[in-house]
Amino acid sequence: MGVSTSRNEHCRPLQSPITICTKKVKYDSCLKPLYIYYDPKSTRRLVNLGHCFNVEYDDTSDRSVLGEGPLIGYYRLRQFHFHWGSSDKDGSEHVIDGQEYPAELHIVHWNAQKYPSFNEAMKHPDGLAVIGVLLKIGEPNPAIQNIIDNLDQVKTKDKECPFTQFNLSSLLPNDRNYWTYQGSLTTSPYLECVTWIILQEAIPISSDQLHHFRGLLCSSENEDPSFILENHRALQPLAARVIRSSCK
Ligand SMILES: NS(=O)(=O)c1ccc(C(=O)O)c(S(=O)(=O)NCCc2ccccc2)c1
Ligand SMILES: [Zn+2]
Repeated sequence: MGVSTSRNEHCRPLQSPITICTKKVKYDSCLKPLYIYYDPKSTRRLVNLGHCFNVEYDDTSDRSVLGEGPLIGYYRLRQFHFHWGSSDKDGSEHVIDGQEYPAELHIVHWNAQKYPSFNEAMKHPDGLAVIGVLLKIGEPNPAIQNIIDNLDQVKTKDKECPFTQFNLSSLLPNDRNYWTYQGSLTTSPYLECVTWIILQEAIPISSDQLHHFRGLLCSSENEDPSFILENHRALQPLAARVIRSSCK
């Protein structure tokens, strides 16, 4: 066994997603309320990555930021995307007291105050901050309908289209209480660079709207069509991590 050159080689993995057992979370009175400012004018494009679709932002300056909460400094908004399942029974990545939700929104931010680029930030434990919002079946969500109305333009892998003036704040629940823990990207390359901030209140999406997500193709234009029926990662071990809560 070679000499360990980095702390992580001897520590347990800090992978995501995990299940949140609300009876075991630890209230931390030092946790501040989240500061969230999203400028609709910084919305740029919609792109089909093959495993999900991203709504991407202009992250060349601090136009849309996330700060306070468990974070040191401000993190720049880069993109948001969703995870979903092949039916309404599952699809979220984080699970709350054993309950899977039908989908989950991830809003990805990076520490531009400390690191020169997103790719550099991904190499550090304090590089990224991702807000996770659980989705529950309910009334059609007008903000999500605005995205769905444009999905036909990015039906196949690697397609992109301009997408501007999106009011991302309208996708956030009124209650901004959260759970937070140190984890990883839930897609390749699974880097352990994410401060996860999971909001405790779910937002609604209709079953029909969710059905539209499953109509996206992971195949490219000239391949046999294959749908993105589900794109949520399996639960990972919590190990010795403690999940903190912003409220009792
Ligand atoms: N579920 S999650 O929040 O962990 C997540 C999912 C997808 C992506 C993605 O853009 O592929 C991302 S990302 O925006 O962080 N990009 C990571 C993939 C990537 C690797 C190497 C260079 C650029 C991007 C995050
Ligand atoms: Zn994600």
